[in-house]
Amino acid sequence: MSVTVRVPAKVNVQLAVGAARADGFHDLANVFLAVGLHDEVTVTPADELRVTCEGPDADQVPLDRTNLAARAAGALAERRGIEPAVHIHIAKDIPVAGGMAGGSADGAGALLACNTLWQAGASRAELLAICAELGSDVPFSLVGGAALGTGRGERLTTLEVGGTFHWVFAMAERGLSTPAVFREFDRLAEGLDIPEPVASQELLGALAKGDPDALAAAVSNDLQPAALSLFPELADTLAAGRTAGALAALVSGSGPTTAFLVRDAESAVKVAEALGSSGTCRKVRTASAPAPGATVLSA
Ligand SMILES: C[C@](O)(CO)[C@H](O)COP(=O)(O)OP(=O)(O)OC[C@H]1O[C@@H](n2ccc(N)nc2=O)[C@H](O)[C@@H]1O
Ligand SMILES: Nc1ncnc2c1ncn2[C@@H]1O[C@H](COP(=O)(O)OP(=O)(O)OP(=O)(O)O)[C@@H](O)[C@H]1O
Repeated sequence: MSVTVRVPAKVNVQLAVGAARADGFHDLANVFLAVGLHDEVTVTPADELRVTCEGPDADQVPLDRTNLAARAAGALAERRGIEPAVHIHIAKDIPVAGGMAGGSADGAGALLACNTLWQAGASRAELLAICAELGSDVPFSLVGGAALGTGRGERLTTLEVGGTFHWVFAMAERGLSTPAVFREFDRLAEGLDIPEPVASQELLGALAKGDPDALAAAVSNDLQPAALSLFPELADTLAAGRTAGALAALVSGSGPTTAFLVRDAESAVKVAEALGSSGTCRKVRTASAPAPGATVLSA
């Protein structure tokens, strides 16, 4: 018997970052939107914990115990006092180290899949608590849709979304390390007064209305200057998308994937074609949002 879970990528439509905390993390006002790019995580009983991965970026995914999917299975098994004797297979379509929470998606997916396979009976609240232990982005991968993340991003409030938003994503030639981008944020912030992060009411209103023009006017990412400082060529990708008619262009989370909000599916194709031939990125994808959170496909 196997269980397969489908789990979405995210884009941060607002990422307000506060000053570094004593524990090294940063308080956030993090408005997550799940987008229709997915990984699929399949778990099958095995003699011992094993991870395999397929997909174009599979060679960049660690297959040892550091894989977030393996850590998720281990965390649930430990709570139940059982061995995590499972083969985890990841069909990966979310870019690796791209700022789209690909590893987090696999963590949430493996957790839900193992809870189903082992009939472990963890409640939604227990699953969310395990997700928060695994990483700041992992709870949102479980929940999907749209949500405001506070604290280090793990404390979620579900948000209303009044329509479908169309996006184009440009994958970069190399990845960016999330801790390195936060470190660069701290370096750039040195000597500045960093305000408490708060969610933008204009942005929440735009999401609720499903209004792409209002959302485009309100999107923001406090990590973008840090990502551009570490990866200056991303400015060319952002400019190419804007020239091609995107309503808004921003770095997705810690980057280096760049995200382009467009008016409709037709415009998405046009902007994707222009970005694809611009020579400023490795690969281009279109996706709509919001997408559901981790979902059991077959058990
Ligand atoms: C940039 C975002 O993707 C936006 O959604 C997230 O904030 C990052 O979430 P994540 O990849 O799940 O990050 P974690 O695994 O929790 O933390 C990795 C590292 O990122 C930094 N980090 C992360 C979240 C946060 N609120 N403050 C931080 O400073 C810390 O250096 C931490 O050691
Ligand atoms: N299942 C996984 N898939 C991809 N990377 C993983 C996984 N588990 C652990 N990693 C490690 O995590 C690093 C970050 O990968 P990931 O794809 O999650 O980045 P990201 O999308 O930028 O994350 P985020 O948006 O949450 O900050 C990788 O370089 C890899 O070493």
